[in-house]
Amino acid sequence: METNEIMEKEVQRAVLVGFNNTSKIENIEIESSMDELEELAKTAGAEVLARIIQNKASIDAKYYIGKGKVEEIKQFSLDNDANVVIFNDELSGSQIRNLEEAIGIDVIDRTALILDIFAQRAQSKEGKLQVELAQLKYRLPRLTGLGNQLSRLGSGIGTRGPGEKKLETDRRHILRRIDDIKEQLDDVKKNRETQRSQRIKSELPIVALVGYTNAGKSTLMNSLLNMSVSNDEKKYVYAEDKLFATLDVSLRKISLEDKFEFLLTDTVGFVSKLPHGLVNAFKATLEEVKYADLLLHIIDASNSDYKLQKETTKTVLKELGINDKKIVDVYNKIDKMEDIISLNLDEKSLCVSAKNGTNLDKLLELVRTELGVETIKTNLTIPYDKGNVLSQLHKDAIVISTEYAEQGIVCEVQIDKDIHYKYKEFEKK
Ligand SMILES: Nc1nc2c(ncn2[C@@H]2O[C@H](COP(=O)(O)OP(=O)(O)OP(=O)(O)O)[C@@H](O)[C@H]2O)c(=O)[nH]1
Ligand SMILES: [Mg+2]
Repeated sequence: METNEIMEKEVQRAVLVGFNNTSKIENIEIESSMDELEELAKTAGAEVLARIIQNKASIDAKYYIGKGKVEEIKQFSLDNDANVVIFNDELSGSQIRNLEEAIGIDVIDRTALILDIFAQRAQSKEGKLQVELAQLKYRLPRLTGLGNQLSRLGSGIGTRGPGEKKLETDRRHILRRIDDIKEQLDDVKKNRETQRSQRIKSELPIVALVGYTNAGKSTLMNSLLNMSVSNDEKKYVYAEDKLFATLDVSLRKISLEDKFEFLLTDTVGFVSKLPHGLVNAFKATLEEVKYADLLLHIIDASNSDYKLQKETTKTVLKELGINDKKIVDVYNKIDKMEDIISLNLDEKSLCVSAKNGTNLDKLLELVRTELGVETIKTNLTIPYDKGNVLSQLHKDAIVISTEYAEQGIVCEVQIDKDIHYKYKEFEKK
């Protein structure tokens, strides 16, 4: 109830503004980019009234867009009772101030919007600290520009810190707070390193789920947890039809019936033009990905912009310095698609439905192969007088089941390809 009331008060009527640089051959289509901005704006709780796009060969230093467009936005805002303008690019402090003065309502850029969503989503102490740090670093050089935003007393997009806290507005306080947060993050990091070294000792391979926001990473994690045979209580992760549903990295052990085990980590989703400060802030969290043995790149194949989203993820991974990892493309949500021919997949890629469980067995097989654990399942019949073979078999392979038959003990085993030859003679002809 209470959160709904807060949300209601904060519904902002937004005009989205995009800049289409006609001098560049853009690889990101402006319409796709605006679609994404609209999703982000809605996620932050705004109502989108219109999109206005400026086609221009160069950026205006004062307003970012041309004066004529500024007038158009002003008129539209007056006629339609808009109260916020959201730009698709990052603006400087003085551009924000000039625009706010000219248009007469709040102006926010894409970075502030994304940071705002992250601030609302952060759950863990570390996540909250990272987001606040990114927000303060964004604010610092813009303090003189954020005229309207500062006077809004912490309501509305761009002014909210993690947990509905109002962001600092005083330069000296901001600087002090930044130092304070960095110190706290250092402590968290030390803690994480201890945990990691314990994990490395456990020698289980690590598989990381990466991909665009809303692709279905967390849903896949939950489905794989469901296939896991561990007796521990299954700790499901939060999955929702929302951008940035996941902000905290979580790690779960997946144990399969044949004793194949690995650690699976779910990560924060990506989006194009992810603010740099934020990427930096999340580097520590995403370090988990750096230690992974295999990345599963989850792609929402049912999304018409899946190609752009796929490229975005690859770009962000590069920015994070992660480009030397084994990576497998996993096309998700195929239950929503009529055919998958249009996807034009290479042989290493796989189509799945995290929701319905389609092809998840194949996915696990692929994980096994990519991790270099090539095993085969076979039936062996060990004569009763070869007790030593049976005890050796228990060391070499995973014995799934045993049955006492006339000719001997029939064992269903999962065995590494490399040592399979040792037991050839016990296989049924
Ligand atoms: N139809 C269908 N929907 C799916 C499938 N997988 C996930 N979804 C839906 O897609 C939405 C997003 O799923 P999440 O698992 O939260 O996505 P995510 O990649 O973890 O997203 P972020 O945490 O925001 O990065 C949810 O509404 C899921 O129910 C699928 O295979 N088929
Ligand atoms: Mg998620």
